[in-house]
Amino acid sequence: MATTISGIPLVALQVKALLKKNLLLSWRNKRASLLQLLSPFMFIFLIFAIDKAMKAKTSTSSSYKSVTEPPMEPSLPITPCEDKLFINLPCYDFVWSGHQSPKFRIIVARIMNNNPGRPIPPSKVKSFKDKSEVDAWLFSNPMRCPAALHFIERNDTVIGYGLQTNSTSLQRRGKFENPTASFQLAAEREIARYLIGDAEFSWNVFLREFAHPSTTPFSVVASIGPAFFLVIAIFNFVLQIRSLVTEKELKLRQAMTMMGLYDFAYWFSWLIWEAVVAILSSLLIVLFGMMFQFRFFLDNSFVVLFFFFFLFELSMTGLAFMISAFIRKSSSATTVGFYIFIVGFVTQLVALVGFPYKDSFSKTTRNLWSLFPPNLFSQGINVLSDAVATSEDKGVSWSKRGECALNKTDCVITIDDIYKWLAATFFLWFVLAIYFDNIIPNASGVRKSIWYFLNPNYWMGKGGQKVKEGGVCSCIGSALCQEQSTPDDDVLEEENKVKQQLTEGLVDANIAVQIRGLAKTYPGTRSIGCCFKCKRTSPYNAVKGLWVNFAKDQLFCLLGPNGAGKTTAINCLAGITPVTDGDALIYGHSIRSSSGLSNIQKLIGVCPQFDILWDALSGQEHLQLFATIKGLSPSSIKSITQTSLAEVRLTDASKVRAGSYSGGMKRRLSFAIALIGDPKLVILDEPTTGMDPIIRRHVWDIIENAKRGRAIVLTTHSMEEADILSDRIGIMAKGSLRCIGTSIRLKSRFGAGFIANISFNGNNIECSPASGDAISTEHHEAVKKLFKNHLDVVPKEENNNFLTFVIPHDREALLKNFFSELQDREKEFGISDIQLGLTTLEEVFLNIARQAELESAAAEGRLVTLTLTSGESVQIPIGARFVGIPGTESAENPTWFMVEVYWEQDDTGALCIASHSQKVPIPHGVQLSSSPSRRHRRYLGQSGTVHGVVIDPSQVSSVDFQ
Ligand SMILES: Nc1ncnc2c1ncn2[C@@H]1O[C@H](COP(=O)(O)OP(=O)(O)OP(=O)(O)O)[C@@H](O)[C@H]1O
Repeated sequence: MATTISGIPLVALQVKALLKKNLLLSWRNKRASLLQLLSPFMFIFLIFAIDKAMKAKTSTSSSYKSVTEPPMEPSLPITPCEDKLFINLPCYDFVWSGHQSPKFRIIVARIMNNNPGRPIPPSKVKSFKDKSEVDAWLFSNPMRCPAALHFIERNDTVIGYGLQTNSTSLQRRGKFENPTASFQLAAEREIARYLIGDAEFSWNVFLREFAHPSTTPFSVVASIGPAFFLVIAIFNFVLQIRSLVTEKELKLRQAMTMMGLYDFAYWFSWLIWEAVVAILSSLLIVLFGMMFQFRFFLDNSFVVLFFFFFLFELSMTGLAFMISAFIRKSSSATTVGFYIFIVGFVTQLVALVGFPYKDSFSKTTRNLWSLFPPNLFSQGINVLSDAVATSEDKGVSWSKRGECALNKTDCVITIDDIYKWLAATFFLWFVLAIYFDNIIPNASGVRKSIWYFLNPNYWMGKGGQKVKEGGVCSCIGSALCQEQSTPDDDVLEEENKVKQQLTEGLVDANIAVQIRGLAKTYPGTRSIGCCFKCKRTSPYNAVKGLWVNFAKDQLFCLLGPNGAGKTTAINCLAGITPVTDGDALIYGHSIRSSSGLSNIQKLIGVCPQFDILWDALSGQEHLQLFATIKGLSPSSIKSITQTSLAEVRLTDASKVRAGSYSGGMKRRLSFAIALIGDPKLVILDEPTTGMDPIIRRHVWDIIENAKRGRAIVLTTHSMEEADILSDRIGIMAKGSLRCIGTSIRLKSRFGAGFIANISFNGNNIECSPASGDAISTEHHEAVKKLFKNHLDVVPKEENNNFLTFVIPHDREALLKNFFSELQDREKEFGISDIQLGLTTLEEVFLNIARQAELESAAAEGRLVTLTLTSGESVQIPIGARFVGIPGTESAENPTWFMVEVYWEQDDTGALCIASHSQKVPIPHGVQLSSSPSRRHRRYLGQSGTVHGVVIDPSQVSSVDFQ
């Protein structure tokens, strides 16, 4: 056996192997990984594009520039009305009133001709008589001109004017236009020139803005950055949840735990992995931000920014771990991510207006608000944006991370506080993730008590911490009373042997597994379904007290129909499912204690019923991972995996991903995983399902060889497999062991008897086909007659070449003489071969399953209608063999008639009536529960149906029917 490693070195190796697995899975899933890595670039580029668009829009504005010597703006012209966005076409540059006055017409003509840069054509100006006419026109022609001028002559030297404009300041091609100034300047200029009588009089008015420092530009990073950075974090968040839940959903984590994976190694490996992803992502965000020349990224310290983004992503990782404990399906990860984004986005909008990081809000509100990482993140972005708001602000440096910005008098949280909060929330969510992971039922419905962490043994890694089943809030009902089955003598003997060893404290060195009254009841659950209806399921006794020993160097085969409880029993042994009652010792370790279980995990190898594999990992990588988890020394792993792969004939496909393996190849890989690390107990749950006959025989050889030095427990539905491989067989049905023993013993005890196959050499007869047929029919009849006369049996199967007879055990004494006589007369009957053997294991299986079904039906009292060949219908309990028919008494037969009912199982295993015997009078002496004549009416059902009376089989014999 290869040397094994344990303790802290094993934990370290397990962490390393799991990290390698994560790396391989990410590498194989390149598209998602690349998208994850490039998401910072994509979103920062988007922010950059939005920033550029915003800047282009405001590029002509001097607001965002420092203006020390403001230039003089020349007189403003009257602009074409079409340029104004609000104007409806056709439009006028202006309208005016007072057109009866020649003076005013001259002034208006000059306004039009002297308009700086553009004389205004007459078609773009409309004149009216007076103000009220203009108002009437404006009213009926809305938005057709930007201004109206009204001239009044006070006296010869005074001309007044009135101006109507839309006073809204409107943006036009990036410039802000004062709608009043251009008309005011034009009117005053031309009135003045007219009054002084000099049409060329110089009239220059210049406008200058105030000298001012640049105002805070619209910060794209501060306004839309939080939402975009949240999207990057949500990207990672969804992938994290998906990876964790996939391993849970596909039972991969359970498989690793069964192989001895430490919980600590599992969580620690994921934590390291996600921390590395967060480091990369944060670095890329800051670097891309700097690359796109955002002041937010250039002026704030690189280290400050990196830690800020890193701690935020780490905190989101903690939240993702916590949420994954509640999710069962990996497909839900995207939906959850979407909801978290929506919530985060809305709370960020709220945070933009300052909530709740102001003195006016209570500290409790702030603390509660800060538990959700996007809220803290959004506030952090605000603080860092404020630190670069004006050109004078120099950003946050590492040494000043604990200080508020100078101009921020209402600052209640610094970047340093945000770091502390993000780190604290990460720990909080991570601890809660581990806690919920323990108390929420796993893929097998197993969970720990909600107070498990109060148990000192949990922290010391000792036994004693019991696991529970069912949902945390579900009510666990009491188990149903166990239905009684008639135990077989061999089963009883095995049970007594185990009980005796238990009471006497005997330790048999040859026993690998001792099962002591193992029982498993799946708890009934109560849950709220659609329309608040309470849905209940009853508790189910899947295994009802097994007492059995599995010897070393032997293979014990557990057979049984679907739902018999085989998988449940072996899951209990493997520690996947907790037992309800009883116990089992595996090489002396109890499956009921956690320290026992952790020892057992080192001793067993399990090939589960369904393949538990990563699609993206190859066969070789699977074996290497599980070998490391098992604690094999790294130096031996390579050779061990190669030998294992060669053993299951997967060497050629060792580097191919398991996702592209055929069903049979996956089974072989699962089988190889079960045998890795030389386990002392190998549990194989239907290991050869889906394998072709050649490979199956090869795997049988491996199993046969693997028996040496270990015990093997096998469940299978292949009787041939069980027959060939088993040293002992136990057949389970309805949760109980119905029979136990070697294949031969089971066949002789539970089979129908012996099978005789008689082959004829009819084809060798040298005569015409017609006469050959006649002779062979003659021989067949003669042989059939001989069997009937001597053994009282008729053929079960027959054709031209052979006859098959089933001979009951009670005729065993007659066999020797009969077959020697048959052999002597071989030539006479044209017999070419005589074969005599025990009935098949399949027949034993079917008998046991039928018997179990009968007992169960009888216990449940289910009824079925028996339609007699004479036409009468009687209701009889399912499984009843002898049935008396009420109402059939007569003068000659004062008792009733009775029939023997023959039962068979349909395709689903349910019992149905095959046929029934002829009607015979109930023999004298058979006790019926009531007198037929007097109580006949009792057996009539409400609808007139007759209920048959079951007769105790011990009072009747088949002779009564002859
Ligand atoms: N988690 C569970 N909760 C409730 N009932 C369960 C659970 N798992 C199994 N059962 C029930 O327990 C019974 C035994 O199931 P089990 O899987 O052990 O049967 P099996 O003999 O292995 O069948 P198969 O041959 O089909 O694999 C079945 O009736 C099954 O429905």
